Amino acid sequence: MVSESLVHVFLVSFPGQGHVNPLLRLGERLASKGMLVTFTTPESIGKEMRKASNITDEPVPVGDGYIRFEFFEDGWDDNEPRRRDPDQYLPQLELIGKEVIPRMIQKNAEQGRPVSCLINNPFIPWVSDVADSLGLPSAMLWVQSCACFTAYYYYYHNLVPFPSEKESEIDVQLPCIPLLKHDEVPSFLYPTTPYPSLRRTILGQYNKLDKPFCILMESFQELEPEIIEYMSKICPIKPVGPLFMNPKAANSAVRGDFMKADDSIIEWLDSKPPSSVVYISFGSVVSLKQEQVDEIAYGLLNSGVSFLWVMKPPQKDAGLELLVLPEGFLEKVGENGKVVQWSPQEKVLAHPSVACFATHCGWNSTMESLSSGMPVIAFPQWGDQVTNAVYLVDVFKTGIRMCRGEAEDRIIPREEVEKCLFEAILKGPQAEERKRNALKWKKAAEEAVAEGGSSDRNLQAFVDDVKRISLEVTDPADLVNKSMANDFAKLVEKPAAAANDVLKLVEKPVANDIAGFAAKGMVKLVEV
Ligand SMILES: O=c1ccn([C@@H]2O[C@H](COP(=O)(O)OP(=O)(O)O[C@H]3O[C@H](CO)[C@@H](O)[C@H](O)[C@H]3O)[C@@H](O)[C@H]2O)c(=O)[nH]1
Repeated sequence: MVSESLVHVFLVSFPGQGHVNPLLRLGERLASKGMLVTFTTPESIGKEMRKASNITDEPVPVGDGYIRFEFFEDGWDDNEPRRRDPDQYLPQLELIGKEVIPRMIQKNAEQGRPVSCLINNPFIPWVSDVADSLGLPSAMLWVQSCACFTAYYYYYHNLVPFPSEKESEIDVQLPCIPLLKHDEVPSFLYPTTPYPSLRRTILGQYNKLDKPFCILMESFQELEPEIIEYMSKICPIKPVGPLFMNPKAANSAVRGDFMKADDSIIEWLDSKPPSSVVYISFGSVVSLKQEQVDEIAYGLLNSGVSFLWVMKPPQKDAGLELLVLPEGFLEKVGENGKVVQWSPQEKVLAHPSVACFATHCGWNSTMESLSSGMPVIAFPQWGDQVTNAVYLVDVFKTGIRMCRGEAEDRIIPREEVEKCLFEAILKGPQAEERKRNALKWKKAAEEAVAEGGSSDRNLQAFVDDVKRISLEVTDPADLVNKSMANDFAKLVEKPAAAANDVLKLVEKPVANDIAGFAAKGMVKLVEV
């Protein structure tokens, strides 16, 4: 039974695995600090999460708090092949979300779970408008690096020159960040990007950056010290990562996978010698070209290196062909390799048989590799991954490069794949140095999230802020100025009036406050 006295935060996630994972992990961390957390995302994903991750309607106890799930219909046909076009899907999600989320919050208040704060991740910045309209505070979880946050910020505000159609190959100098070559800034900012809608979507968040009272970040102070310090003077940033390391709920079963992982993976890894397997995974979105799959397959065969390869089937709505392995590949590989559709990545990265992670450098995978002390082969495809690869190789010094810049439009030949695999797996001074660096980051990450560490302090400060704000608003008169308070007093004398009529009686800011009080269960608007 969830205690009614727990402060309740409401998390709204964009429906992508790379977004759901960090926000859900944040939810777990907040719950473990004694909060009630409701996690929501569209039902299309909810369906998959329920199936793959055993999510039910029951609140899950985590540490001193609870996490629970509510999903909502986004009004989009499940089999609609246009989902991947953000230009069409995102406005639809905003339209529906702006209607549905306030109703969900209202219902929670009516059921004795008034909400104190809304938190969203990128691509759905309108959540802070919803919070505003309900008189609630909001925060945002930035799910990429602080370096990428800065690159987008500087681009959005036009603060330094970026590659343009006129000057497509200029280097970009951002404060506290190594000089980035034209193809090392997040690739959605390239003038030639085939994804201008993703650029618009990401930059859309910057349009509303003044709204959240806090920008939580999936990074940690010791990982990006200078740039975090620099940007903290401009924006209310609080790095709280790595979020998947939760010292207070180490065995928590809350996962948000959209696909069930293959059960036999860990057993297979157990059968391998220590540090002998290369783990290959390109996250949840990237779909390689068939030619690239062939080159990787032959690179693996020719190298004879042991491997675990995640070949995720393309999203059913992406309109992409199913990728296939070369004929006879699995037979030739035998027990030396395993190909799966989805893996329990955190467990794989922590397994002693795994020597190296060939990754597309998505930020979650990057953080997971660093926090697991795992060296990498960087094979970035697009977006922030190209910048993350620079950091993994040149700054964090845990990686070697399969390619630089965006690999999406190139095919890396099998010889190059084979060379990288050897370089990564062979024991030599450079491989040992990468492993040492990776272990150094693991230790730093553990310290950051341990009680009293930098991320733990930031998270605790956030929890305290939310609790303080929620206490402040228990008396409505504290929030409104005198005249608003008078209006408010008049309204509660008319409890039977239709909610809409009541709201029409007052100025908009007051109406917003009233709606906010109602959402928190402090007043009841009655429909007649
Ligand atoms: O077999 C697998 C493969 C992946 N994962 C998990 O899925 C997540 C994947 O996230 P990420 O590594 O960030 O890759 P993407 O799914 O590609 O993430 C998208 O979102 C990220 C956050 O915005 C961006 O950094 C990436 O570039 C973007 O592609 C991670 O938590 C992995 O642990 C598994 O659990 N099992």
